[in-house]
Amino acid sequence: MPLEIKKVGVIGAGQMGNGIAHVCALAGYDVMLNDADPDRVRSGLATINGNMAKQVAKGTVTEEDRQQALARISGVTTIDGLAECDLVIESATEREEVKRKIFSDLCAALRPDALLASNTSSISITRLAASTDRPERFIGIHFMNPVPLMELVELVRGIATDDDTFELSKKFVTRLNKTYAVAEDFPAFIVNRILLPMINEAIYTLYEGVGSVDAIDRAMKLGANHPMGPLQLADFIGLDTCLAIMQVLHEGLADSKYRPCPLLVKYVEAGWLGRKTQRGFYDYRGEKPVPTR
Ligand SMILES: CC(=O)CC(=O)SCCNC(=O)CCNC(=O)[C@H](O)C(C)(C)COP(=O)(O)OP(=O)(O)OC[C@H]1O[C@@H](n2cnc3c(N)ncnc32)[C@H](O)[C@@H]1OP(=O)(O)O
Ligand SMILES: NC(=O)C1=CN([C@@H]2O[C@H](COP(=O)(O)OP(=O)(O)OC[C@H]3O[C@@H](n4cnc5c(N)ncnc54)[C@H](OP(=O)(O)O)[C@@H]3O)[C@@H](O)[C@H]2O)C=CC1
Repeated sequence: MPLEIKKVGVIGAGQMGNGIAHVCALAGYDVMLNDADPDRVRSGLATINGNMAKQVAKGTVTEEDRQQALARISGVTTIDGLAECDLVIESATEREEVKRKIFSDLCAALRPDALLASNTSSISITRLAASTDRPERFIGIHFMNPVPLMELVELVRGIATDDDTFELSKKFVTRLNKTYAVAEDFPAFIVNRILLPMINEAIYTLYEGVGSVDAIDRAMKLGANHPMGPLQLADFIGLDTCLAIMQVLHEGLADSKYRPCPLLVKYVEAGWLGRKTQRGFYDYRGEKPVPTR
């Protein structure tokens, strides 16, 4: 029987994982949200609740839809808890060895016909797929942050991804009310191949003293009509994720133009990862974000 996606598993209950679970539940899928840390599952579910409440307040979601969607989401703390899923989307930390280990544990628990997807920002889909028992049923489904508000999803086929998986993924993304762009499987795909070097350049601009945090963000918001300044956006994405993407670009394309800015490395080494740790290019611990340089 052809596969019909009804139950979706999401691994990693961080900012992207909770957003993916959020939009899947609103679209009528049953959702199992997993994280290695039970506290993360709890805080992921609380974030979804709060974000759906914002949508109700704005009138984009009804209170009834919110209640029904929340009832469709369960938190699970073991990979075995995802055994019944038809599609599992991995959205854990942007580190290849972390993702490989997850897929290896997951394949042992899942039905052979279930689909696997990664929300990776940059890592080779072909390489991740090759580490599983089903490279033909593996695809990149790359959501944008914040997931409930952003329209685009990149679909990335690995070399072995079959047509059935691609077609099912297109239908899935369309049912989420998202628009997809198909990207070839090269480092960081389309959006991040273009966006992250711009962010990295903004950090070099700060590092070389061309402008302050405030001046750089103001310049790009008011001078190029970007909704967020590049340093604000870097904090929003997470500086660890930004650095991981630049490293994949630098290693994968072997071009010095992708060299991560040493200041980005320093912030990550300090554990200043942006909004998620309350400090990055801005300090978020007070009432208003304050530039840290
Ligand atoms: C790294 C990767 O791999 C790929 C990536 O994702 S790269 C990052 C891509 N994303 C971007 O570039 C985002 C750039 N920023 C933006 O587009 C905008 O700033 C934004 C859409 C995030 C917010 O837009 P804004 O006009 O400032 O709106 P803002 O007032 O903050 O929020 C709009 C509404 O959505 C709500 N909202 C914000 N986040 C939300 C969420 N996660 N879920 C639900 N609602 C949310 C807000 O509460 C707000 O509601 P009200 O209007 O009732 O206050
Ligand atoms: N941030 C962004 O703007 C975007 C990110 N992405 C991609 O999405 C993925 C997740 O990013 P994001 O949500 O921002 O990151 P976060 O740091 O917010 O969340 C990652 C989550 O994964 C958890 N995790 C780590 N290891 C495991 C594991 N073995 N099993 C289950 N969960 C695990 C982490 O737990 P703990 O903290 O306890 O380790 C954390 O809760 C990355 O691949 C990233 O590149 C894609 C699009 C946009």
